[in-house]
Amino acid sequence: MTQTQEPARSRTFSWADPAANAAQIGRRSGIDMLRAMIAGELAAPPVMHLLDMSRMEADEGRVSVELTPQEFHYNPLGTVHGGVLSTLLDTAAGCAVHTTLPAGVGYTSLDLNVKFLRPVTVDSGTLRCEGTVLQRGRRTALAEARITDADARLIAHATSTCLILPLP
Ligand SMILES: CC(C)(COP(=O)(O)OP(=O)(O)OC[C@H]1O[C@@H](n2cnc3c(N)ncnc32)[C@H](O)[C@@H]1OP(=O)(O)O)[C@@H](O)C(=O)NCCC(=O)NCCSC(=O)Cc1ccccc1
Repeated sequence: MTQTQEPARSRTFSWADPAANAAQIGRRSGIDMLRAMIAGELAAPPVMHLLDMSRMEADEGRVSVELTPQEFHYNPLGTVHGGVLSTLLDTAAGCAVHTTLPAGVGYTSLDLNVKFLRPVTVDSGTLRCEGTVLQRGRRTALAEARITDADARLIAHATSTCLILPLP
């Protein structure tokens, strides 16, 4: 996009080769893999750096992740873009499903039904997104995720169905 105003703000970030993690998918259980990422034994996926998500926690059937709203998350309306919030929700819901999967079993989200309940700005403080598995079947799992702001107000809610896949 063309820059029309000065001075421009800038941001630099780096990430690790995602192929290393992709090779681990299916070799370890979901919770082992997420905990290895949290411990820094495996690199966090690039999207975590792109959006500056942090402080992931993972337990069986539950994952939380945080994001501190910053200007680079903004849409033209001067609030955090709904896609950024949706990415947080998709991450927490999908990873919550992943914690329930043994080695050799993968997943992908099939849908994400999002409700944006309050606008988010840099004044909202650190957002916490918690994903929880509501039901796990043989082929699909239903999860929900909630984003709350620094005052524990509900910001957004999502439900997501994930497909459970055998991995080679
Ligand atoms: C306004 C409404 C949709 C409906 O609210 P209601 O059902 O009537 O409920 P209620 O009246 O209880 O208000 C609740 C809270 O809502 C806020 N608030 C309400 N009125 C105003 C107002 N006039 N102005 C400002 N804020 C207002 C206020 O904080 C209030 O809290 P309070 O209790 O006062 O502290 C609300 O759910 C909302 O803002 N959701 C988030 C939407 C969102 O952020 N979407 C994603 C970003 S869009 C995007 O990225 C797409 C895009 C991309 C690219 C380019 C362009 C676009």
